[in-house]
Amino acid sequence: MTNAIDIQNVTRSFGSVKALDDVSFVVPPHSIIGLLGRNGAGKTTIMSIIAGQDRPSEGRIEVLGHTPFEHAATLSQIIYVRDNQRYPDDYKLHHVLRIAPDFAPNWSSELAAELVERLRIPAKTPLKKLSRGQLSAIAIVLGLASRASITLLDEPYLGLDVTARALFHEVLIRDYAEHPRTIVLSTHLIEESASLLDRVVILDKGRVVVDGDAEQARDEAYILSGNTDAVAKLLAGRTVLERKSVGALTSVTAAGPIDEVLRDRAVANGVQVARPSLQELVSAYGADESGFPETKEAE
Ligand SMILES: Nc1ncnc2c1ncn2[C@@H]1O[C@H](COP(=O)(O)OP(=O)(O)OP(=O)(O)O)[C@@H](O)[C@H]1O
Repeated sequence: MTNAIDIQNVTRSFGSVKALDDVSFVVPPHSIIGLLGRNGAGKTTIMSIIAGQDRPSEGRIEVLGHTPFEHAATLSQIIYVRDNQRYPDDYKLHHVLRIAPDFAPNWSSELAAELVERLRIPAKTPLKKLSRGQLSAIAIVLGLASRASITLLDEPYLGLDVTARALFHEVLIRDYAEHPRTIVLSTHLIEESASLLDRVVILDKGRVVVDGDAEQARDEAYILSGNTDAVAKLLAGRTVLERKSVGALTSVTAAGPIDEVLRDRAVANGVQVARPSLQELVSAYGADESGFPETKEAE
């Protein structure tokens, strides 16, 4: 089966800023992919390009086999909900629910009604008076009830309370199982979302630093913790991503995967070896220490 999204060597420049720098990755159909990375990493920029709302400065993008920009048939299969969605001043909930099906051929009124009720979205308040979390809740209604083949959710959690976030996860998993589609989710709440994700793409400074299966991606780094000197000796010549020290103890995240020789040496030297969580992996690849090999000589 062809990929739902195919991005090859995409660069997007804004003046001298390269928001995306030679980005390539593919998204298989019927998968949930996490687009992760620090503020300014390029997540919204790539989502806008996938949604056909922006074009790459260089490179190629295909969504459902077509370049999305100005391709009406493809655009009708994409829903893109972002954190700063604007509505006309006099709009209330019913205005949004009335026009949404015009843009979403697979719109489910039942699912929309369920979400409106369970997310407790007020019907009579003008949208411009809603709280940050209530606006996010509307974005979630649009994102999920559209049942679009390509569903792009950019920071859907902003301001949402813990009950609403759990409800969003529950409904997303249930509805995705019944109506499989391709979902791209960008979020900073990584631990909370990790169980949803089949694949992850981690961006840093506009470049892809990790791309793969969500579980296997955790092998892209390893954490060594123990005596500072012992850790430094073990890591000589290896690429350190992030380092934390307290007194004589150091915890270092290094680019992986770890080899058996190093693992055995770590154990022999009383240094603990751990696999990073997805959140630790994103944090490490976004740390400014990234990419410098240790120079200290191994004994
Ligand atoms: N229209 C624009 N003009 C100039 N610079 C821009 C423009 N849009 C984005 N950028 C810059 O491109 C980079 C990537 O921005 P982007 O919004 O894609 O990041 P992000 O990963 O979505 O960040 P966040 O997690 O904070 O939402 C940033 O440095 C941003 O300042």
